[in-house]
Amino acid sequence: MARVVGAAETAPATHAWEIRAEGLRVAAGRRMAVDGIDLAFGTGVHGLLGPNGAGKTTLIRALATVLRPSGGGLELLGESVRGRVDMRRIRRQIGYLPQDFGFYRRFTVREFVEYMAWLKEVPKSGIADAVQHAIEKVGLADRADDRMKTLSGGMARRAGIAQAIVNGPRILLLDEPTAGLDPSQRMQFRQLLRGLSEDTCTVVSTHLVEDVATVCTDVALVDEGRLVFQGRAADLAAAGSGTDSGDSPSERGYSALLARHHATREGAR
Ligand SMILES: Nc1ncnc2c1ncn2[C@@H]1O[C@H](COP(=O)(O)OP(=O)(O)OP(=O)(O)O)[C@@H](O)[C@H]1O
Repeated sequence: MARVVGAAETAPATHAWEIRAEGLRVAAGRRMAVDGIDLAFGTGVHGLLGPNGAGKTTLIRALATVLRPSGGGLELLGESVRGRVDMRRIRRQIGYLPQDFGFYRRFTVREFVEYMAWLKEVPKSGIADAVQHAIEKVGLADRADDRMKTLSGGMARRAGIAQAIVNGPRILLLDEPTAGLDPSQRMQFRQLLRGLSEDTCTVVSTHLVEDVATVCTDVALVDEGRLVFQGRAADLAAAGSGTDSGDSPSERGYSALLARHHATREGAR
């Protein structure tokens, strides 16, 4: 992915992890939807798995600096997001595709991505190239000058990914990017993920186990606001057996880990 590099970024990175959380707690309404999570993500593609209501969106919103942590520690690109930190500098290096992302329906794809580049403070002289590159990357070059309202759901989501990568982010957060995509679109999306540059820390939340098992270098499984498992996709698959529910080794591993977590929680109550 072509990156838009500012002077502050050319200094050598001193952090080991792009994202590091320690005992992270994040409230959603009155609920502690993320309730003491420790995790570390470096460069690569990380799948964030968990059932409905597990806390994935809340965690991603905290990583995107949309929600402030209620407790614990969160470091992004080596900087703690608590205290007097320059959020704008961190945000310029983050790309975020929310679960339900909004756009002006009358904008063309190019206008939408340009507008987002401008909001992310991409230097003016680099906007046109960055937009073109992002649109090509998601395979929408032939629709660049069509209005957003004329796109299919899958294409609109690809435009959403284009806006997320237009600033050449070091951290890319994709919340349920495959929701509503048909099987062939999901395969195209996996191709797209594989093509993202290796120097980006990409976090993809989904409850579709197969989406992450095939592409991700690493999988984090959350449930009830807690981290249940973090490891390689192969380790997720190895956690299951023939008696666990699921249609594939990864799904059976997912079911086994969740069942064990529930049993432990029940035992503790
Ligand atoms: N604004 C809110 N007010 C109150 N409760 C909320 C709010 N947002 C989320 N929650 C609750 O927090 C918990 C975690 O929600 P979250 O959306 O983070 O889960 P999720 O893993 O992304 O779920 P899904 O897979 O269904 O999108 C859920 O119990 C949810 O009902």
